[in-house]
Amino acid sequence: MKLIAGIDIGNATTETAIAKIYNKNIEFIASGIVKTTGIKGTKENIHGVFASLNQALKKGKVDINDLDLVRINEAAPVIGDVAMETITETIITESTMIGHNPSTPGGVGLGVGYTVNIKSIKNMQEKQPSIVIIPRDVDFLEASSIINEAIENGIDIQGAIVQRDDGVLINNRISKVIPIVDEVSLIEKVHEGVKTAIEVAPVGGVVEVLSNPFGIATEFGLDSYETKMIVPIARALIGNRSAVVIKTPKGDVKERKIPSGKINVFGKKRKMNVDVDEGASVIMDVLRECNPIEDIKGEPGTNAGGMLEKVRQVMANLTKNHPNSIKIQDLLAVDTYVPQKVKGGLAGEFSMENAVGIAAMVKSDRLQMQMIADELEKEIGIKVEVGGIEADMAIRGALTTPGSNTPLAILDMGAGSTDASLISKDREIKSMHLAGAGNMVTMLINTELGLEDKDLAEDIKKYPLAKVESLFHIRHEDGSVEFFQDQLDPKVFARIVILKEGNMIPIPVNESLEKIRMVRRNSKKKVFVTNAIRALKMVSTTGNIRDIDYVVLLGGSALDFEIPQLVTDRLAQYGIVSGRANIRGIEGPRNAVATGLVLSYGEVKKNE
Ligand SMILES: Nc1ncnc2c1ncn2[C@@H]1O[C@H](COP(=O)(O)OP(=O)(O)OP(=O)(O)O)[C@@H](O)[C@H]1O
Ligand SMILES: [Mg+2]
Repeated sequence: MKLIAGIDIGNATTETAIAKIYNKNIEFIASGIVKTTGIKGTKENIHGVFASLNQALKKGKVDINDLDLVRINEAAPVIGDVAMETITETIITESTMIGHNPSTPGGVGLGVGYTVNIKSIKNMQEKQPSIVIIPRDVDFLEASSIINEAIENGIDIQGAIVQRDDGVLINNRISKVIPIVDEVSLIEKVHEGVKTAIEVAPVGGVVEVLSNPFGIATEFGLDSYETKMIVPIARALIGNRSAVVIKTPKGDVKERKIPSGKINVFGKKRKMNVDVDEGASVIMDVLRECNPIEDIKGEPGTNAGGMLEKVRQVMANLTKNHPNSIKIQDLLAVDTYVPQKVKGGLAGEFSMENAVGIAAMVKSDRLQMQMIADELEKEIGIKVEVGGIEADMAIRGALTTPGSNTPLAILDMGAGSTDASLISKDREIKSMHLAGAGNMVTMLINTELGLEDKDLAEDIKKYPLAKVESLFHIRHEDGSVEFFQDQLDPKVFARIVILKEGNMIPIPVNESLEKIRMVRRNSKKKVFVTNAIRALKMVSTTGNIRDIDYVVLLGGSALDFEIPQLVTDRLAQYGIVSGRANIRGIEGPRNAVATGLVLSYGEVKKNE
């Protein structure tokens, strides 16, 4: 009899499986799981390995000295701190087109007209549709009486832009319901006589006309070129309750491209360059054309270059290797948005600038893993060896899922990488290891919502949302309502909250539930659906993923409440049946690699 431990050092977690192997039987005794210490593939991992192993030993009531062998995975780290590269910048010069989202706008509806200062309304010559500008020195009482008088005199008042926070107060005192946007701090920059549209959605709603470039185009009679120019504005208004768009003389709002440099992809057969500001899909096309990839470099002296070379440098320092010997094997580029303050804005507006997020993966280095194995062996006094690569191990583990059989494909959706592997009927295995997984989703949520709080972003990723509508009831994101016997904490009242393990965690940003949910789901799609398709194509014997029948989903991200659904829906379009694994009938989608590390040892022995 032999006692074997398989240990999978992941970017996020270190998992252990311990089994007894006797005759031809493999009997699993216990598992362990702890957070990975240090960057995957470096000596810092040893503490985590030790803790994970100890946890399993304790659970299985096994003494460490009874172990015959420890097998660890051949790990390829994905630098977790994925870089962002902003590639556009919106600049507003002089008078403006603005998007603005005060917390308490007044009135409701869409109004379109020409701006007029409230002080000059009486002297207006033409009776054209008007948007009233109300500066700070006109208080709400005076403002509402002037507006009422103007309405009586037959002036078509379409809306108001207010400098103070008086939107609701004015709305309550005027005879006609118009949209009112307040808290426009730099109101003096709004010129008179310019065409302006204001939209205020009903409570709980979001603007619909001004968040749509064609909606703006309709109101202002824009041509197709002008419509293209206002796309960043429309996008910045998505999910807002209110908005103002002011027509400006041509060229006032600019979207400037920031040159961010080139990425050089060195394939085994081809070498290609791509500009980062061409966006994610072009970058990914180039990557695919260069497959198999030997190394990826960034243009020196540019942002893109710095981003990739930093990854190389970090890995070189940690492994005490020369940077030239560190090869970047894959990257996932994703189009994303970053909220950035608009230069020259009127009310501190933010615009969502285009950006590209990149996760880069370093080639696994058997020598490096051997060093970790040796070190561990010294520390615990048990033989430690490097087992196979993760995806190969994972598929062996996946086959312990009740009801599974060969041929089979897996997708291991971890923190740093998405791995795929395909095992044929005669048990031939083909595997693929790709950059980008759970960590990248968290990063996208963090930046797109401007949270600057990774833990909060991680919670937004993992748990559903709700809106606290009263002190006794909440509305879940699917629209259902839940009532409570006891009063809720007033701190969460009227807030968007994360429902985490029985607690309500308020999200401290001024975004609608719809927007947060959209960012969350899109981030998951951009990473996992993209990578699922990419990885399965690569392992499919024909290069066509339709030839795969079954896919089993593994890894921590397969525990997510919607990622498996998003991936499954997409794979169904290719006629693939997929579902979550249940390793050894008890572990769910976890522990596949650790289990496979034990099984692959068993395999060799059985064949001997
Ligand atoms: N309940 C959950 N819901 C959603 N995501 C989850 C859940 N639990 C863990 N995750 C995510 O799963 C990921 C970790 O998965 P896993 O432990 O399989 O990765 P890993 O093996 O350490 O990483 P890799 O395989 O990339 O080296 C993290 O991104 C984490 O946010
Ligand atoms: Mg893993």
